[in-house]
Amino acid sequence: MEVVNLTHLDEQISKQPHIMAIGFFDGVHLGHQELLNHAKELAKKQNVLFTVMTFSPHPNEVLKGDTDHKYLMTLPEKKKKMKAMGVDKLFIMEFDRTFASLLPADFIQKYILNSNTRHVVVGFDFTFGFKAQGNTQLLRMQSKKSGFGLSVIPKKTYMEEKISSTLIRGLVQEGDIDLVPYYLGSNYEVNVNILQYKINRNVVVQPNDKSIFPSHGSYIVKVNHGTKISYGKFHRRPDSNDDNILEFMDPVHEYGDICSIEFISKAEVTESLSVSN
Ligand SMILES: Cc1cc2nc3c(=O)[nH]c(=O)nc-3n(C[C@H](O)[C@H](O)[C@H](O)COP(=O)(O)O)c2cc1C
Ligand SMILES: Nc1ncnc2c1ncn2[C@@H]1O[C@H](COP(=O)(O)OP(=O)(O)OP(=O)(O)O)[C@@H](O)[C@H]1O
Repeated sequence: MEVVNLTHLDEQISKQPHIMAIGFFDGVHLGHQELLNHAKELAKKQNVLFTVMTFSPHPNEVLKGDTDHKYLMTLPEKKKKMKAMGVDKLFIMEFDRTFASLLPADFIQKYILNSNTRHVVVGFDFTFGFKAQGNTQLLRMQSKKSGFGLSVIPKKTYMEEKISSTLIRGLVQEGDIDLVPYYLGSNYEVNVNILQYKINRNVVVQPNDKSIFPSHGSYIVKVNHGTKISYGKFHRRPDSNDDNILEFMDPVHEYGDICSIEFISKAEVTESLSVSN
């Protein structure tokens, strides 16, 4: 997969014909996966590239000053997932105020018509352009007028609720991680830094400050550490300043290491933890 970092100054983003899915896609949940698979199938049938346009940072960080915006995945994790979804080219548009002020018609002209975009794939609630004025109706009108293809993916739901990144972020934050796979399609996974050793099998871990940790409690986790997979327990203390303790079954690790934790289910706390060095 080729990754292309863009700014609003870039003109034509592709010379080659391509089918482009557009959206932020935090977490690449089951709704996103349906959309991406649709785009992939179309691209295969038409023998053109399957591309995705995403944005960085999240529009809310730039437009609403939400500098503490939390993500289900970091940009490197999103790249990895997009590659696994079969994306040929990932466009990462720097989302800044200049780009945000682009009118919907100008977005269509520049990134669809002038960029050899044969077909666009978005979800039912996709918005774009200045003050989010562009929507699927406008895209539909323009696609008929200008001759590019358009697929609008209907709302994918679970238990009558729209599967959304916001909903999944809420589930993780509330510690309802058993429900997460029904929306995300997999367990919630987060990369952590191993900060220091504690006695026994315990280490202190810290996520990237943009990532989410579940609310306080104990969880059964799968730890992916290099090529090693082990199981353990993760304990989040009530106070956010307290250490987050991870107990590995097989604690072969070094200070400064990064490992990923997959949250499987809530655990009963059966013993008090050793937290002193
Ligand atoms: C060219 C462009 C300009 C945008 N300008 C705004 C804006 O002024 N205000 C806003 O709230 N969102 C704006 N957005 C963000 C979109 O409303 C939307 O969040 C983004 O396209 C990602 O789509 P998704 O949230 O469906 O994934 C803009 C998006 C694009 C592509
Ligand atoms: N449940 C869903 N069913 C169909 N399409 C979806 C669904 N969720 C998102 N999409 C589409 O996927 C693309 C990316 O959407 P976006 O990143 O805004 O996801 P989201 O889950 O709605 O995020 P958030 O909750 O942060 O608004 C958009 O084109 C959007 O319309």
